[in-house]
Amino acid sequence: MNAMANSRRTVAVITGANAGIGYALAERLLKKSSKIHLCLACRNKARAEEAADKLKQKFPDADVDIVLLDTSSVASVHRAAAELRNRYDHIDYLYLNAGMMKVTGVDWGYFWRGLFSSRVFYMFATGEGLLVHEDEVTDDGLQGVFETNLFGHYVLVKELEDRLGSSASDRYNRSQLIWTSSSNATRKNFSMEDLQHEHGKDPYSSSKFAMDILSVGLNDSMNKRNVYSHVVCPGLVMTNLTYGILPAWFWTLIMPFICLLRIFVPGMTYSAPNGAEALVWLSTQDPVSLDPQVKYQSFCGVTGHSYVNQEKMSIGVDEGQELIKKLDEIDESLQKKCSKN
Ligand SMILES: NC(=O)C1=CN([C@@H]2O[C@H](COP(=O)(O)OP(=O)(O)OC[C@H]3O[C@@H](n4cnc5c(N)ncnc54)[C@H](OP(=O)(O)O)[C@@H]3O)[C@@H](O)[C@H]2O)C=CC1
Ligand SMILES: CC(C)=CCC[C@@H](C)[C@H]1CC[C@H]2C3=C(CC[C@]12C)[C@@]1(C)CCC(=O)C[C@@H]1CC3
Repeated sequence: MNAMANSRRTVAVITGANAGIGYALAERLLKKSSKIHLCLACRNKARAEEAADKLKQKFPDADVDIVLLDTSSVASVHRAAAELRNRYDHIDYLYLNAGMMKVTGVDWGYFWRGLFSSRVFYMFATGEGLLVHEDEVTDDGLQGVFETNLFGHYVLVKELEDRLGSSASDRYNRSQLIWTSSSNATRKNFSMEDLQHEHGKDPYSSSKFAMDILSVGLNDSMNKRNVYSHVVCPGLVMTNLTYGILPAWFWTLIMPFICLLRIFVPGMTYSAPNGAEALVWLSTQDPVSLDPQVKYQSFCGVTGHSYVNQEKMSIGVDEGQELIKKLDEIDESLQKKCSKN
């Protein structure tokens, strides 16, 4: 039995919920159950309020509130977690969805070569090697993509630990951590020795692969407390993130091509509600029955219907444990730095 079927109110917190996949997820969860309480965890107050108002207009009975959270700042994550702990004694679904990618261009030479090679469908499915990335350093002194996509979320999970899951005796008090990962996550772009990807060329892919490893590690350490973690891949979705790569008019122009491409590359979900398919589906599943080594992918048929595909990952539990240890070390060193200042 999952939390939806429980009589106490079901609480779902979604990071990066004011736009794109996060907002579409919020809409779809409310459509499915008006009883769910949603908390939109966003970095910008005006954008968060606008999203909450829009949801309340569409679903007048909906219970929606906001909390300010910037995952690129540990201080902000601590403030948000304190606020969430104050408001809720239990969180059923924690969607770790906020994310960013800084792209300066597309490697069109690589694209054209890929188009006439055997890796063509893999290229469209993953985008591997096609984008030229840049990164920044945050006020915490960490790499921006790493902190925003992964580390800030990890600290949030840690800070909310006593609001997640339960003692093993109360089997209904389960919580699900649902991470928005990516098909772009690849092992070859990740190194335990360069966790923040200071020296590499694809910080986005690195952060998403680290997310896949982290989820496996969290299951190992948190399943006994009834906390279950899963990663999702929404496919290629038209959002502010993709409009940061190429302009909206370009994506509109090639939409028919993308729809046809679905015959071979079903991850071309295109719309945000389609992209949210696997995120919604996970909320309906008994997390105990799910495989922690599977990535849940939103797929789409040529006719536009979305469905969920399962892809086995190959990640060792020991890798998950090692990553958690390293993230804890970074967290401790930041806390020491804070207490000195
Ligand atoms: N679009 C795609 O094709 C794919 C997207 N994804 C992943 O999906 C997730 C959602 O992205 P998507 O909806 O596409 O993109 P959007 O840019 O539309 O949404 C990203 C959301 O994350 C928020 N966000 C960004 N940085 C921070 C931060 N530092 N603190 C808090 N919130 C932040 C944004 O807030 P704000 O509006 O204030 O900028 C926004 O709400 C990301 O993790 C992305 O990596 C994965 C695979 C494919
Ligand atoms: C004709 C055509 C479709 C041109 C676009 C080429 C590329 C810009 C895209 C092809 C595959 C895309 C892709 C992404 C970005 C844009 C592409 C590289 C992502 C990396 C976006 C973020 C993700 O998390 C995964 C996406 C995989 C596919």
